[in-house]
Amino acid sequence: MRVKTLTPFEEGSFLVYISSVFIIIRSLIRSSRLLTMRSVALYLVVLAACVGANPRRLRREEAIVPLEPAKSGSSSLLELPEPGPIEESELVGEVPVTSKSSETADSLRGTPSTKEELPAAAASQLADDIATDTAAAVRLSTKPKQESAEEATTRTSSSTSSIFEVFPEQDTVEARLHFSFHNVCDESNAPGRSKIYCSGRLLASVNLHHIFPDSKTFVDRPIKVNQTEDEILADFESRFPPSSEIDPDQLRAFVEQHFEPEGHELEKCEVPDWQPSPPAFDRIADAQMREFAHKLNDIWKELCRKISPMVRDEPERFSLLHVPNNFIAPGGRFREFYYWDTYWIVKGLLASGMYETTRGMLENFGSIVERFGFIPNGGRVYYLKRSQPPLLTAMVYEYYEVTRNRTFLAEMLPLLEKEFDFWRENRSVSVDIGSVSHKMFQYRTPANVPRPESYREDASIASNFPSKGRQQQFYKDVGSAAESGWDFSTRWFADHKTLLNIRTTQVVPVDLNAFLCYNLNLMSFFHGELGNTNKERAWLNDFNSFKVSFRDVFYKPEGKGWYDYNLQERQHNTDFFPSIAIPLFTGCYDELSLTQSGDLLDRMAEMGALNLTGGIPTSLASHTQEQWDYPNGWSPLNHMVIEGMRKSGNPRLQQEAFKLAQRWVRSNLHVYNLDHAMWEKYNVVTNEARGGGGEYEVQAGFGWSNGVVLDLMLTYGDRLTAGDEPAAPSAAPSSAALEATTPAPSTPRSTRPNTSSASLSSTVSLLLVATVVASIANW
Ligand SMILES: OC[C@H]1O[C@H](O[C@H]2O[C@H](CO)[C@@H](O)[C@H](O)[C@H]2O)[C@H](O)[C@@H](O)[C@@H]1O
Repeated sequence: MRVKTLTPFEEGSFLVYISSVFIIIRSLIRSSRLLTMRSVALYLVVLAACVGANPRRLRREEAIVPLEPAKSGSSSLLELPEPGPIEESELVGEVPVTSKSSETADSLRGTPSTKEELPAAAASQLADDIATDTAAAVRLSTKPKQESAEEATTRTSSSTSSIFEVFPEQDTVEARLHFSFHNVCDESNAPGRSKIYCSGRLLASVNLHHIFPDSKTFVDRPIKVNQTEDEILADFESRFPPSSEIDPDQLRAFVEQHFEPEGHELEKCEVPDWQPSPPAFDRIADAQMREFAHKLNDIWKELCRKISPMVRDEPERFSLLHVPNNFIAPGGRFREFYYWDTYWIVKGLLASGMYETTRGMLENFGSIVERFGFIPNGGRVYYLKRSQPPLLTAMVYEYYEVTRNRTFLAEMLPLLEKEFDFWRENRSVSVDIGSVSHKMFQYRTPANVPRPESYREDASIASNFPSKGRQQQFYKDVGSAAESGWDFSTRWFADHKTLLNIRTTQVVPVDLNAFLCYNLNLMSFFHGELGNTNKERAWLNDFNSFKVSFRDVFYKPEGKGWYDYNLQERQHNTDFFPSIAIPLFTGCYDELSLTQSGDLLDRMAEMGALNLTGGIPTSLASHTQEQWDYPNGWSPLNHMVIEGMRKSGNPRLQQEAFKLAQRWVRSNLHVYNLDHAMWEKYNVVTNEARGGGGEYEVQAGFGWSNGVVLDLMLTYGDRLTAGDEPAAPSAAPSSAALEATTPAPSTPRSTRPNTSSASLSSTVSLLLVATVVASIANW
């Protein structure tokens, strides 16, 4: 980062202003001399010179060079950590928020400023570094097991034993001291393409040289027919040897030569069970709302995806994972399935009466669990080392509730158990509260390299860290946050401030444990439905004992709710997040008294979470520009809070649930009328805007947003009204509730225009200087 220096104009501005006032007055007295042709010409020359040295222009140039070129021996932009021990101090220390680090992080949030990257020579050097490290990574990742218990999850569950019979090796600091490279995919789970889509110098160089504005584009592009990974990499090595500088135009041409455009592997999709007017919509009393429901119903056809048979027959050419049935994708850049999104998509499809499509999607997940032992974040090879919130069991429950299809349930149940085993064997952790040790769950990917779909963003931020060990830890925490579905949020930041201090693996999250608690209960229910009495009892026992642990670890009576627990700090994070109410949604509590549930409602109101026009915000942290923070509201979170309150049995919460549903649906409708689109997230403060922030542009479509609105419309069909937009006046939370004073803009920071007042004062300064010089010349 270049240091900002004051220009001579700024240094001398005080003197210039004083003397200019004096000289102007004097010149006016002798005005005839000031207006001679000679002085006018001189005036213009000086003005032109001043404009050429405009201090504002200099500052803007500085701002678009986000990183220092690599110095020899220093930690570099895209350098991958070498395998080796990590100092404990590297793991626990926080990065102070210096101007350098925060500016760098800001400029790397995927905003246009990142287009101006490193000079070519430095870039080439960095790519060389990566090549060396990546080669080591590939060698290491093909070594026998050790750190990849996930790949061994083919065992089926013996459901009569306790869920915690098998304890995995704990993820302690000591264990982490010895972890080595763990790639996001390798030859074991993505043979013939992992060195293109998950690691390697080609992947690094394409990102480093900013060949595509969105890092995800390259890793989604299929390899052209009759070409292999080895051939492409050999060609790359010969045309772009490590010792030479890479010309971005030539690299772009190389990519075009070897890769098809993104989306090439998808075909036109038919949705046979789609109906223009689903019967359930008759329950929606309000005509405007009913019309909105029909518009959303139409969108299912656009979001339908069918995978070409090529992907099944020649998987080495694709990053996409093959699944047998058509599915509904989120939309936009998200062309593949996404795990937790699918729960709300399923809710919407069931509302639209699309049972066949729903069953096909659940069967897809079944086939994925069979192949990989778990459900990855999304349907691409680069998602194969992390999952997302475990909601498959809940999806099967929703489908079963509507269809009562026991045959299907019997087919799916072993796979649901197998998925549960994945979490038990790979994501559990001991939490000691008082003298009792509880086995709980964490989001915790083993991968510790940049996410390929956000390679540039991750590697750039990691360059702030002094050691490779610290970089590895950063990648692991970033990947673990993506596993949570909340990528990214102050919820995972040790200092509650910046991504630089992300420590997801220190957090034991309320929602993940609430979801798995729900799974235990549902598993018992399913066995009961199928007449497996012993297993029904065994899962129920586990559910009951887990509920006790859940309460002991997360419930804070003085905080009137459930809060994430931080292993390092040994305390709860009492900031507001909608996760505070997710246990109500999953039923992971023993009857709350009316007072207790009322207290939770009051607490949420006190925090300032219930009075925003558009719905519930994701947090009250307004300083981050992360997409899972204020002022964004997300459909899944709003839905879970509403449903949790509705199911609570407390009339006060039930009334609030309806109010929140009304606000959420109205604000989605309002934005739909403005944009003719549904968005992945919304700004809940202005009520007129799609959401923003994060590392990619807000996406339209959008699977879970459509699903949530349709589900709420059926739940409250008799009462919901479109009303007069906007639904309610905006009432922002108190300034004490908000952590920072500046609201996050919905557009990325660097695209915001310069303020006109700054530009005006600068112009006035230039005119003054020119006047002074010209006057002196005429004195
Ligand atoms: O490419 C960046 C990240 O994008 C995804 O995350 C977001 O979209 C998903 C699909 O709607 C959603 O499930 C997730 O909650 C969003 O934050 C992806 O899931 C991430 O893994 C990825 O790094």
